[in-house]
Amino acid sequence: MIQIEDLSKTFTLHNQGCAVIEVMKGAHLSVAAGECVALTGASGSGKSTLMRMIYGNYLAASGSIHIGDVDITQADPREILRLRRETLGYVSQFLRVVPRVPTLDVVAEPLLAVGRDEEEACDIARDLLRKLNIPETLWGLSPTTFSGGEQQRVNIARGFAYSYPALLLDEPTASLDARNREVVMELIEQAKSRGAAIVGIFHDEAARDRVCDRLVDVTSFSPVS
Ligand SMILES: Nc1ncnc2c1ncn2[C@@H]1O[C@H](COP(=O)(O)OP(=O)(O)OP(=O)(O)O)[C@@H](O)[C@H]1O
Repeated sequence: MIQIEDLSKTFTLHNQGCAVIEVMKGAHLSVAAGECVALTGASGSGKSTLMRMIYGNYLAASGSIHIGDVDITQADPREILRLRRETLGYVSQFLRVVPRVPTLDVVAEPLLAVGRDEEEACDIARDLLRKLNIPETLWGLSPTTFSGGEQQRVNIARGFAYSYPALLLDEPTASLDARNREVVMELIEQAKSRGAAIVGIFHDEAARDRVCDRLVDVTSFSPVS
């Protein structure tokens, strides 16, 4: 489902004399449907950079990243938006809140975007918010004023509402309490069993050991290794 071949990345620092730094060379990774792969490696080794390249936020210097049959390194912006809507989800620990949109709509939105009817989308959203212990009294409010942990859980609910065939998880259990961490573990396990291909960064080692089938050390993709 996710196939990365001979991927390289450089950053050009335009405000520092256009210095060019090479951060990744010859990276490769293959993630099958139903598999969860953890990116590991020391701080600064390139885990976030690789995730951002898979999501199409960073351009590649060379190589390819296929998500299904779309090579995101070559895709135009419209194709990238379609891929993010229909195929590739991204769950980070931070919610990008649009002011004044109620929590229930924030969570239901990815389902509406792929054409699911409103009642069904709201039922799925309610079920996830309940599971993630967001009090019902908050569902009609914008999450702008929610606590950090509540915003994180709203973001997780939104990320798991639609059954993306491929998922990127950036520290999905960071700073959650044990009860909510368990819910997230179960959501990841369910996503795997329905066939999602998952790539994640997990600093929580127990979570990583439980849900990941393989670890890939991105240090091995460093240009100097
Ligand atoms: N936008 C950017 N511009 C310039 N250099 C960058 C940029 N983003 C990342 N880098 C560099 O790329 C390298 C990899 O950084 P990255 O954030 O991917 O590492 P990481 O493994 O995710 O680290 P951490 O575990 O600390 O989050 C670092 O040397 C970093 O300085």
